[in-house]
Amino acid sequence: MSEALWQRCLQELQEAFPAQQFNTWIRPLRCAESQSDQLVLLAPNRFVKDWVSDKYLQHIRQIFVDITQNVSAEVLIEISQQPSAALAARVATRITPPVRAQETDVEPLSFQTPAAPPVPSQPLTESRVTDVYPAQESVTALNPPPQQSPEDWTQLRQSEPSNSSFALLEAEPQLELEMAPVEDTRRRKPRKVDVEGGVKHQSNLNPAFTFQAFVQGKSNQLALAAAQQVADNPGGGYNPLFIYGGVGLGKTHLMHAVGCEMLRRNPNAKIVYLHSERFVADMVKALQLNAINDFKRYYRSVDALLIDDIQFFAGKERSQEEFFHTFNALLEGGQQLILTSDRYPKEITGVEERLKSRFGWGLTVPIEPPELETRVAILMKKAEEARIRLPDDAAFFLAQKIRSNVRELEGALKRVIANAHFTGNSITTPFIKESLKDLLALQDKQVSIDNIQRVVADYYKIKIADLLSKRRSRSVARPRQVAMSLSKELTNHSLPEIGSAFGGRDHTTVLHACRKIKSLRETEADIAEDYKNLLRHLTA
Ligand SMILES: Nc1ncnc2c1ncn2[C@@H]1O[C@H](COP(=O)(O)OP(=O)(O)OP(=O)(O)O)[C@@H](O)[C@H]1O
Repeated sequence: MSEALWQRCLQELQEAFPAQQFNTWIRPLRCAESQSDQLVLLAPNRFVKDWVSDKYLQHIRQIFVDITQNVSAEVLIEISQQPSAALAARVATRITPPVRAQETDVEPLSFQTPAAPPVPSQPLTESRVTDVYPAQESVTALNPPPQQSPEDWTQLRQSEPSNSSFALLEAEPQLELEMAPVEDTRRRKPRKVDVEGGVKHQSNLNPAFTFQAFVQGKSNQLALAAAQQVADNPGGGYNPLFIYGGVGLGKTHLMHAVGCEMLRRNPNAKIVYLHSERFVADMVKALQLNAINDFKRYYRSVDALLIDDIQFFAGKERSQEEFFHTFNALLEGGQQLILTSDRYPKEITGVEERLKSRFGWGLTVPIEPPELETRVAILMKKAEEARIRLPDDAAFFLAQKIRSNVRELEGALKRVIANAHFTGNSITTPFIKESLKDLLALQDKQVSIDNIQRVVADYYKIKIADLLSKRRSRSVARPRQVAMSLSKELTNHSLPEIGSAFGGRDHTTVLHACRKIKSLRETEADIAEDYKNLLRHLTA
């Protein structure tokens, strides 16, 4: 009975929220108890509990009241498990993945490749945990594959670019490494653990990309909170952590921040950051040199693997295959994965479905373009780091003008700082105007939301006020969605900014509008035609 009531609520909630929100926050909730006057839900951890309590509980309660017809019904949310138990449950889930409506064609998990030795499915006993945290700087060794000549090894070492993570080392049969028990990294009692074979890890982490250097705002608070949780509890509930969003918005910075924080807490942790293209290049090289087993061993031996811009795997089937097995092995071993992409996992084209669905197993969080206040705060922070005095009005001016992304904002500030150095001037608003004349002229040519609203209202013969109103009739709602979608495509405004320009709507409404119009353009010729005409008109 209790489960049935919750299932009914779930159905309604699934319709009420975008899939990403539903999958991230509501689906992980379990029903502990449900009477007609009380529903008790279990969240997998405090982070989910707090987030759901803050953002969704009211809505869940409303649905529960509607279903039970009991206006005094209450909904409570509690934390279900301790982290270790949650992790164990997660490992179990990985072995038998839950069947979801859209995932019924996902093939069963395999943790082995034909060429690789099987990855044992071990419980998290002490010995297993210790090989999750081996000493990083100890000399490590690797057994070369039988067919390889010493020349091949030299060639491979020499051809390895310096920023590569994967580097094959001299052969040494077996080493004894000094290991620190993971339970107490501060008061370490070193002990010896035999480790067969090994590779030297190069983290590639940028020490400047820390949590302290990251400015929090509405646009990134969810991603930041999730990243901090992962740094607190690597390999725990949020595995993989998938951060997605447009260019230059701080995805790489955040993933490095997790790595830096993990290293700060445990200097022996093996953290490897790399761009997905590097993973592909390493794999190709390993294949050429018949060293694919070493490649596999390298990437499966890390404590945390951070792969940037995963969309570059598109169309690279062999790399996807290899990454698929690495992914499974790491997850099974309780090692942390952090991935970034320029779009939501399901929207990445050219990547196999089984990979895409796995990307969503942990936590998927967006980063949006920062709103004005955050842009100002970022400028202030960057100026402080550069030891430059940036007056408030100058920071506001620059932040108002450069809305596209943080990288461009930072680039503009760097130009101003360089100019100030060369000319000996102090930074003021007029000085910025002069220094960035060309860039600002370009920005001014960009389409504004006002302009889009005017053109769309004209095109559909409705009033601008209708676009901003609460009216939901199709004749108004559809043009409004078109205008929102055009605003997202043609301006640099964030979703919250667009939402607020359309009568104070929530950013999720804008996101929904963009997705709706995208799918309608594929299925309805009229909408596709309208959109094309409007685009042409606005960008002429
Ligand atoms: N919230 C923030 N606080 C401070 N700096 C930020 C913030 N967001 C982004 N940055 C800075 O902006 C620059 C670009 O960020 P980053 O490289 O992480 O973007 P990205 O989203 O990974 O972009 P891409 O998709 O192009 O790789 C970096 O210098 C980063 O430090």
